[in-house]
Order: sequence, then structure tokens, then C-alpha cells
Amino acid sequence: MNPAKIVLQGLVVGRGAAAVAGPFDAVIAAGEALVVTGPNGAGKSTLLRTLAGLLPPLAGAIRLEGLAGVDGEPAERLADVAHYVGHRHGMKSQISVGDNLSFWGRYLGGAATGRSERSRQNAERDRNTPALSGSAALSPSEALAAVGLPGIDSIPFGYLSAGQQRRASLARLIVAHRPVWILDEPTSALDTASQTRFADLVAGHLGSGGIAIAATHHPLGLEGAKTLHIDARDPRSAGPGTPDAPLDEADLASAEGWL
Ligand SMILES: Nc1ncnc2c1ncn2[C@@H]1O[C@H](COP(=O)(O)OP(=O)(O)OP(=O)(O)O)[C@@H](O)[C@H]1O
Repeated sequence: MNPAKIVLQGLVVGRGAAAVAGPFDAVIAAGEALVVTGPNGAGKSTLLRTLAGLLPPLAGAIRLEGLAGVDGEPAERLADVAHYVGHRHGMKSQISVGDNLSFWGRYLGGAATGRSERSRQNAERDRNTPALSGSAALSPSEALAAVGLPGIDSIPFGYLSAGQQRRASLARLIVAHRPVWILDEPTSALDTASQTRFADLVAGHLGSGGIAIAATHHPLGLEGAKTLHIDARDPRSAGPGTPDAPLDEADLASAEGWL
């Protein structure tokens, strides 16, 4: 059987009607990572937000093969089978870290409550193995322990340091199982030990047949990852779309959401 895969075909991404980057052609199969690099403003975040379904593609297609949603049916949209962790944490400052993660677990179809026996067994194993497999949905407490933040469930998210906030937001990846992780600068603000722990987490996800797509300015420690480099674009160059057209701020705001 062919492995599950994501196929980008002539994908052009942009903001409003203005093309920012592309066309991109790539195949990312189960167990593979794609690391997206490029200078500031090249379009890395725009590409990732498009893959996450937060911005519409300007041209081309994102095709899925063999990826199933939580209902077991073949997925048609990448957003339905993907975690997206962007520059913003997607966590409410005023409520506790545990409640934030419980929300994400429920919203993304995880097992924050009522875990399966398999999940419980995996969690038991992972207590002794910080490099988690990404395949099990963990409780918020277990996910926090896995990112090196044990026992902080009841603390408001806003009380955490910058690096702790990043780690807590990355814990979202393991309170619900999704086969594709889309990560924008995931290791920003992380200390060296946390970067290593995160690399182990992603390696576990890939090892269990997951896919990771990450934009970064720093090495992620992912051996054998595919790379996609986006060159700086001459702002005067004309691409697909209408670069000089004014952005529709209302459309943009609704597409941007809060992530
Ligand atoms: N909300 C927005 N509205 C209009 N243009 C935007 C918006 N966000 C980004 N852009 C423009 O899109 C282009 C690509 O930005 P993007 O954030 O994708 O770059 P990046 O490669 O992720 O950069 P960085 O390394 O700084 O994070 C830039 O020219 C930027 O000015």
C-alpha cells in the first residue's frame, strides 16, 4: 500500500489578492518532515497558514492521499487532519494552562477526558520516556509533563515565561492526535534542553507515521528532513494575483482568526 502523503501542486500563496510566494511543488509522505526556510518576509508563515486552511491558496492545489480524519473517512482538507501552531500561542492568558489544553483536546477531537486503554498504556510508558510517540492523545497533565512542565496545570497561562508559554502551547500537539503537524517557528524562545526535547517529540511523531511541516530560522535537529527554501521576493515583481491591489481588511481579519 502506498504511504499517506500530502502533495503540493503549483501552490501559490498570498495575502488578500497579492501573491507572496510559490508556485510550490512538493510531496511529503508519512514519516517525513518538510522544513521551510527563507529570509524574513519571504512567505514562510503565509505558506503554513495556507496549508492550515487559514488563508485561501491563490493558485494550485493541496492534495491529500491516504490521510483519514477522526471519523476514519478519507480527509479532503489538510486543516481537518492537522495541528497548527503559529506565532501566536492560541492560549487564553486568564485561564489555567490545564483548562486551555482541555479545550484544545476537546476541540481537536483528542482524549483529554475518557482516555482509551491504549492511550493510558502509552502515557504509562511515556512517563519513563520523555521522547514521546506523537500517536497517543494525552491528558493535559501528561502533555505538560512531556514538554517539561509538570504540575503547572492550575497556573494561568499568562503567568508563564515566554519559553514556558511556547512549551505549553506545543503541548497542544499531544492532547489530540492529528497526523500532520504544521509548525511556525516552534522553537522560538526555547532553551537548548527544550529544543532537544521538542526535536525528540517531533521525531516520535514521524516515527509513528506522522508528517511535520515546520518553518524555522533555527536548525530543528530533524535528521533527513526535506527542505523548502523560499527566496526573498522582489516586492516590485509581478506574480500570480494582483500584487498592487489593496487588501480587503475585512476578509483578511476573518481569515487571520486568532491563531
Ligand atoms: N496580515 C498581512 N497583511 C498583508 N500582508 C502581510 C500580512 N502578513 C504578512 N504579510 C506580508 O506577506 C509577506 C510574507 O510574510 P510572512 O509572514 O509569510 O513571511 P515569513 O517568511 O514568515 O517571515 P518571518 O521570517 O519574518 O516570520 C511579507 O511581505 C509581509 O509583509
